[in-house]
Amino acid sequence: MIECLHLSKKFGQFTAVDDLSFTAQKGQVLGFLGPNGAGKSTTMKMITGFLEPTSGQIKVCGTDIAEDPIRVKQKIGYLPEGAPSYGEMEVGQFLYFVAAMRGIEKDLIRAAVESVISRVNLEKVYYQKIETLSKGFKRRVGLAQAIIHDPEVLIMDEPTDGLDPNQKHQVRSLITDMSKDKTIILSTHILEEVHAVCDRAIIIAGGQLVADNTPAEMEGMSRYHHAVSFVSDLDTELLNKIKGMDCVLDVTYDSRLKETTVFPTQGLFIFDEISEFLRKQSIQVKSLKMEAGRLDEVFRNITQGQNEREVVK
Ligand SMILES: Nc1ncnc2c1ncn2[C@@H]1O[C@H](COP(=O)(O)OP(=O)(O)OP(=O)(O)O)[C@@H](O)[C@H]1O
Repeated sequence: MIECLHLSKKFGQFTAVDDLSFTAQKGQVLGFLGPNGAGKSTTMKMITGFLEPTSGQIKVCGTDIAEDPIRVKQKIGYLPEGAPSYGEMEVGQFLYFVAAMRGIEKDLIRAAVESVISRVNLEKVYYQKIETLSKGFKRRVGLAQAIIHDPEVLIMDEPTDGLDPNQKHQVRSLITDMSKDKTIILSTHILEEVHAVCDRAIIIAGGQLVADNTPAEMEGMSRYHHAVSFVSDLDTELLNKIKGMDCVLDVTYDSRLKETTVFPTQGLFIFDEISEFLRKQSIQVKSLKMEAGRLDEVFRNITQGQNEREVVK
């Protein structure tokens, strides 16, 4: 478990993190969302002991980092932004080195390295110098060093940044597998990632906490929550007929995608009415679906109103 209480970080006069309080539970993946410069990396650096907070308290698995930083660091695996490492070392060599530094017993080191190499798919580059690797492979080496000692707590700054879609999928599955017995915090700009791996997400803007919800709750705040969309050639007359239905608040039509979105009057489920209407009018449609909500729209709404910094709960 990670507890952050009234955490602040100033760089000179500039406040990068401003009175941030939140808890991450064991067995949970907590996502950090926020615009560039919001304070996500700075918060992660404070939790992992790389930066000292200006004020506030951080407890990791019950230990206050200010009182026993070494004990806290032993419990944490950290994938920093950009995954820095020793470029002149070969991948295998580097992981043996990290395993030793992490205090893994000598006769268990080989098994630990082999296991992490296979989990993160690094077999092909085992003898390659890290500085010669592609961005995606460098990121995977960073992930390998973060999990090699099977830490209780895992902090990852944009873990899938630079990975191709297959690798993204694989790393997300790995994170989900590991989450059962760990506390995991990750930052991401990819909103589909929040849906795919996070149990909860906090949005940080201007160093402050502006939302703390499950992905489903966040989707529930979207204008698209329970909207019905479909692809079809609709003329204006039909669009106006749909707009005129009592259960309908608004209708939009994307002429490029030929996609109509029908927004319900507050709180209503309109899927059955809309599909019945389309059937009666003999309108051929593709991809008829009820939307869960769009996280990108919620994210924009919450982070654009920088002056309104109330926590949405
Ligand atoms: N060592 C430092 N000295 C001065 N300012 C800093 C320092 N580190 C970070 N900052 C500033 O603090 C703010 C928060 O930075 P941080 O890297 O935490 O943001 P972020 O949310 O991780 O952004 P991104 O999504 O772009 O990675 C930024 O304005 C950044 O320029």
